[in-house]
Amino acid sequence: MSSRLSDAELAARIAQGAGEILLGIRSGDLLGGGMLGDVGDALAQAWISTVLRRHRPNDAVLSEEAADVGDRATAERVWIIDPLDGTREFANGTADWAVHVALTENGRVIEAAVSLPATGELFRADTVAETDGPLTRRLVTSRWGGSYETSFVANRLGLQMVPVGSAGAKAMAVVRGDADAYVHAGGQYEWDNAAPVGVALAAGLHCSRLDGSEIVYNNRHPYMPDFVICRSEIRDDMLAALQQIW
Ligand SMILES: Nc1ncnc2c1ncn2[C@@H]1O[C@H](COP(=O)(O)O)[C@@H](OP(=O)(O)O)[C@H]1O
Ligand SMILES: [Mg+2]
Repeated sequence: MSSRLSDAELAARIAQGAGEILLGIRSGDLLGGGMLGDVGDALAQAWISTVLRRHRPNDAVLSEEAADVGDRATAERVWIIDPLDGTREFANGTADWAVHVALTENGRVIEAAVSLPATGELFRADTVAETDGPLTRRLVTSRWGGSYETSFVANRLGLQMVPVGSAGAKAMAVVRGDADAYVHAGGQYEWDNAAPVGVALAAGLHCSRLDGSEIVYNNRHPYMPDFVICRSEIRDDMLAALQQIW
């Protein structure tokens, strides 16, 4: 039963299905605010963990909303999940929130799916188109205050800062071609960026830590505080700017 679905198909169906659950939770204006965020996190997590237990009982799982499944230190295959990224935006009623599903092997993302349920979009690493088209001169940042590093590179490269909620929604804005870069410093966890980075890499974008090194996942402590996702056309200028301050 479990072997019939490929990893890529399973990741995509989980991102899609959890998104539908989250849309249901938001429908009808029956809940609001923090209550909406809390129930969204909990119900999406419950469904995803049950699906993974049924379809991939031997894999380890790292999720924002639950204790680890399996022993991540020895597991080769580890799913890294954020059942609801952009919880505050979800609760506030905007469209910039996402479901992140990544499968990692030896620290590298090998399959990934990011759904943006409120816009009906599903991005899959196995099918995503290469990002091309004209540069936009835009850089996406948090709605809740960017970092010094973000402002510095925006200024240095002449990019307009555009606030967007959720790491997944920001990364998919670059994948879609609506922005040229997403630069983050100052804290995040692996579940916030593993699936977005997996999709962005598959779309041919540059993804690295701010020092230019490769992003490696499934660390003992799942803190992944800094990274850049950008168009390859501005990669060299971006890394040169970051080198001045990082
Ligand atoms: N300094 C920080 N430390 C820890 N997590 C952070 C962070 N800045 C952003 N994040 C997390 O990254 C995601 C995107 O944030 P933002 O939209 O502000 O860029 C959010 O995930 P969650 O919504 O899953 O909690 C947020 O909690
Ligand atoms: Mg998150």
